[in-house]
Amino acid sequence: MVAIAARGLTKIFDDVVAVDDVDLEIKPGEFLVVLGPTGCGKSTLLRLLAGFEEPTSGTVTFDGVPVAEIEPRERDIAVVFQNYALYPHLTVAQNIGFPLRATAAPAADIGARVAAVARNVGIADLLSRYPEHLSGGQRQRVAMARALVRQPAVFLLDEPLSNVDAGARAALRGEIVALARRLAVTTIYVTHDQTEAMSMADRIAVLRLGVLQQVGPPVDVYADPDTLFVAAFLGMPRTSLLEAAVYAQDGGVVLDLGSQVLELPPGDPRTARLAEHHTERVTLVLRALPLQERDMSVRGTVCAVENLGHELLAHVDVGGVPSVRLDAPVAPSRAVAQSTPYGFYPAYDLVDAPPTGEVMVRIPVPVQVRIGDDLDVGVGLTDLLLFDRAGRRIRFDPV
Ligand SMILES: Nc1ncnc2c1ncn2[C@@H]1O[C@H](COP(=O)(O)OP(=O)(O)OP(=O)(O)O)[C@@H](O)[C@H]1O
Repeated sequence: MVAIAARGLTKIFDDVVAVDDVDLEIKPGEFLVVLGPTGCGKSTLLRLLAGFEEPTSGTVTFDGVPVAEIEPRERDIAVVFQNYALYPHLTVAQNIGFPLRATAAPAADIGARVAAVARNVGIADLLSRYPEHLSGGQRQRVAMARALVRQPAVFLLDEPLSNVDAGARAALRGEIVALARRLAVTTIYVTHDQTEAMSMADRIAVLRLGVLQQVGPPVDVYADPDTLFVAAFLGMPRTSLLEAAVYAQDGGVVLDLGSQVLELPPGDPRTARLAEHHTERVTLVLRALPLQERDMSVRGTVCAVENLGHELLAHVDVGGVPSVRLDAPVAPSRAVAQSTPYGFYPAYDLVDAPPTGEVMVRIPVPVQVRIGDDLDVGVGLTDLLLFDRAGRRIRFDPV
């Protein structure tokens, strides 16, 4: 087990800053998932952490020793990429044993180690097959077995399940985690898939445009996002992002959504803290809400219903202004009903299609809702995640 640490890690390719001043510590035996959209620098970060790529600036250490000072073969790293390449003319057993051929290990030892690792990844009965007779999931297991047969101290996986079908992917997720634990290997797993990240990681590191946004246990990062990007990216069921303006008056605060307002309870210390943001434009993020009674509520009309089996997810159009998508050009052109007494001032022109600011509501079965139903959805103060114009969290919880 190895502790890996990055300090000020930066990689610039020509004019692209692929990794931007990343500080990150991975504990011995930890399962860390690097999560982010395509092109955000995940693979580059992984290659830098492994010492495969030289940083433009910054350092990487393994147990305190700069990785550049460790001979590549002594780094004890196993890697599995998305495009695993098995040797087509070798059997599964020969593919797995391949990395041991270069060592002086006796044939019997190699056979025993191949059999043991094949059992570990669930392919003991496939050892005499050739790769062309394997499914995508089975091939990926062989690639993992081949990587792990040397009993590495560090295990790096770059989108290993992208080419595997959905059913096998779910099974392999759990098995990879179990395997990494059993082998007590420090593991860094790169993906753009939030379900993989949430279900596999001890900690998630969210990356955007090469900049590390937040690092923490999946539950914490989901529930307590530091940036609008993290809140929006970890959105399952879909996260609602709505434009709002803060108005303080008479000891209370209203959050003006344009078509309606949320009146925050006066006297609550959180309301008082939010009053400091009087007149600011903010983004209100709401995770899918249960149908609940609360001090505040948003009204809207059900415009779509997704049946998830164990519950329904109702899309409720609250007439709000959807916030600009983070990956879209910053030129929103949505209209909004200016019907509140607080003078919501959208910075948008009124030419384009009407707004469809939606809130997601979780409806337990067998309660039924239909498109066109009007709903009053309770919102608690703790449901409100607010972000400033730069996408930074506005924290107003009591300290
Ligand atoms: N060798 C290179 N030369 C020039 N630019 C590069 C090189 N490698 C990566 N980049 C650029 O650096 C940025 C980050 O790339 P990287 O492959 O690390 O992202 P990623 O998050 O792994 O993407 P994906 O999920 O699509 O694999 C991209 O803009 C990419 O075009």
